[in-house]
Amino acid sequence: MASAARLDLDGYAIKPMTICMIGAGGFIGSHLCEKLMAETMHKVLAVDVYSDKIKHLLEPATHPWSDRIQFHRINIKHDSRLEGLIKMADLTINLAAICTPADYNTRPLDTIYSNFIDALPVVKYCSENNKRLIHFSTCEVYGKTIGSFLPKDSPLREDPTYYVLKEDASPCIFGSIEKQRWSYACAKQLIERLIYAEGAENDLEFTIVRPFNWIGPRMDFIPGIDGPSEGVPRVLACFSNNLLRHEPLKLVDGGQSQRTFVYIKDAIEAVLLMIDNPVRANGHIFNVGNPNNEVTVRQLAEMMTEVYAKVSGEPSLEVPTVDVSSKEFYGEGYDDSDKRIPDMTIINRQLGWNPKTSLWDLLESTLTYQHRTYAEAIKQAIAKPVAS
Ligand SMILES: NC(=O)c1ccc[n+]([C@@H]2O[C@H](COP(=O)([O-])OP(=O)(O)OC[C@H]3O[C@@H](n4cnc5c(N)ncnc54)[C@H](O)[C@@H]3O)[C@@H](O)[C@H]2O)c1
Ligand SMILES: O=c1ccn([C@@H]2O[C@H](COP(=O)(O)OP(=O)(O)O[C@H]3OC[C@](O)(CO)[C@H]3O)[C@@H](O)[C@H]2O)c(=O)[nH]1
Repeated sequence: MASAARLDLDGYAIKPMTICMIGAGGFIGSHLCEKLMAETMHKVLAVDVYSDKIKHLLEPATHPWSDRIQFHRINIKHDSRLEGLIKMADLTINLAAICTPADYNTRPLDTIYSNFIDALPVVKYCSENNKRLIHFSTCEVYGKTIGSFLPKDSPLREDPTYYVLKEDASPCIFGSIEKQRWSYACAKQLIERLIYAEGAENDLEFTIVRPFNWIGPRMDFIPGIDGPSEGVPRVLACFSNNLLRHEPLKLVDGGQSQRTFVYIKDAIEAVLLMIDNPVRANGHIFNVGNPNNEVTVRQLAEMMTEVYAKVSGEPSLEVPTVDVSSKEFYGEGYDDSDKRIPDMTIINRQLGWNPKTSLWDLLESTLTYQHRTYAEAIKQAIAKPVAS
């Protein structure tokens, strides 16, 4: 149970606050709500169009935190109640977005509207009502690394200056306009610039979070089970789906891109530090990732195959992966970030945060969850005769 006498990083008692959390029903939102209910006395006005991932927190009404979380089924695109909720809160956290790469090149208009236009009123209401804002951006605002443009045999490719991503120094490098993959990153970049400008010109108190591939339980959906059969979620759910169905994992363009993965529970610790330490967090952009967990997507597939065999007790496929072109998998206009290593200087200095969980350990707990949650449902779906 939460204690009322939690202290911030400077030793002051943290006063309970009301948080308007937009996108609270998603992957990150559900973990953040859980943390806030279990470990703090803060109150959450949870805004989303879906509530499945936080149902366990909302029901039954006998939870010790029941009077501290309220769900508001609101589409922020068109709902006049939003401003009232922001006014009632001390802090707004905006997580709402279309953020699955399969949408960026196939639904670029929805992607741009969701990540820029729909976020505008949130920024405006916070600025006009002098309310603090924590806005979720993305590591994708960095785009490609400088190193990726160097000749393949250049020794400079090994120099961190050309690939480590720094909030206050790295440029944002996107592909051409016809590479619609970058619609998301570009929309996120512009809303970051707008928030930064509101801070500079109108004293908006803001924090911008750039997550670097946070993964864990409840991420996205398993196609045909709790999401559309033809849907393409992010890589963790794609590979989980393949493993659950005993299919080879699909490696886009050979699985050569590199990512750093951080465990959702480590990352949520960072967000709680931002919430509880406004003086240290306001006015900053924070990379939140785990530079020690870097792999190629091929290595991720291999490790997930090994971990899944361990947690499920099922043997691995003889041929565990298959190559697929990005055009076939994502369609026209796809492009990719080559490498994403977060620089941790700013978050270390301001909040003293460091990620703890290794890739193996986070995959072990996540795939245990995936197997427990979905294996039986998949078995039944596969056994069901197809209607003629
Ligand atoms: N998970 C990651 O690793 C990651 C990485 C980079 C950036 N981000 C950013 O973090 C945020 C949250 O990501 P997530 O992984 O939890 O995604 P998610 O899709 O699980 O959550 C987003 C939530 O926002 C809600 N939402 C979207 N549009 C809405 C609208 N118009 N009205 C009300 N609710 C709406 C969705 O229903 C969903 O529940 C996003 O802004 C995303 O761009 C996440
Ligand atoms: O079946 C698959 C699915 C994907 N890939 C490749 O894996 C890489 C990572 O893909 P994914 O996790 O789906 O997304 P990205 O890392 O590219 O982008 C996300 O980063 C942060 C965020 O902003 C929000 O989560 C989002 O944009 C990639 O190289 C895919 O091609 C695969 O090989 N097989």
